[in-house]
Amino acid sequence: TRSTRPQRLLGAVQKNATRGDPGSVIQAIDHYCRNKEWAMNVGDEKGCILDSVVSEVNPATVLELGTYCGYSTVRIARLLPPHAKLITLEFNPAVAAIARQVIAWAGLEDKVQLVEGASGDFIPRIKEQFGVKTFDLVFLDHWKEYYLPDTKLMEECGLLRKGSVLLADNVVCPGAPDYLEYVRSSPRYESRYFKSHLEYTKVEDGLEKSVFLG
Ligand SMILES: O=c1[nH]cnc2c(O)cc(-c3ccc(F)cc3)cc12
Ligand SMILES: [Mg+2]
Repeated sequence: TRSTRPQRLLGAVQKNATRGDPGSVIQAIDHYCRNKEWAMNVGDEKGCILDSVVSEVNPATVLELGTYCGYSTVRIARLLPPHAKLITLEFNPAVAAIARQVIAWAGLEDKVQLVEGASGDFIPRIKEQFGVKTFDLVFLDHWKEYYLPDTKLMEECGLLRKGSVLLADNVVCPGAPDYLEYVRSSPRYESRYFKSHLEYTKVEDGLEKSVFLG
């Protein structure tokens, strides 16, 4: 039976990237998706914005909603300080299995905890199951319909503290209008739009960075 897109993306990593070298894993995925087959990684252009936000926040605890093949997981984890922890959540088990191998190829498995499940079920359990009090940085990159409900759930579960940073991908394409309206109008957030392009294309997209004010 025909391979899946994530399987082919993993193949490109194993063929073209060096084990233990996160930069080469990122490069291999971007080259494959730009030249062979598009895939919904945050990509190199928005990835540089992600890198700058991660470096600025220098987080000890990171939550990523939506692992996909682990491209942004590797981008984030490669920049984390030694004892920092990244928890990444993926709904699709087959895709999670690919992401585990991509993260391992980059040599970053010690910094990353990949959890399979639905965000609505998982978020209320994080404190007790993962011993995390609050997140310094949350990267929302799962499904646009869940950005807003999951943000409200994180607030309710006390997972955000004064200064926690939410960074949301795809706020223009595919778009998360209700989420944008919320973080831009709420007095509890200081929000800013980083204009960019949909990964590997000329279509507009961008990242919304929102600081929780407590
Ligand atoms: O569903 C998505 N989750 C996370 N990130 C995405 C992402 O970066 C891009 C897209 C996407 C954008 C345009 C299109 F024509 C088809 C899919 C979807 C997701
Ligand atoms: Mg995305």
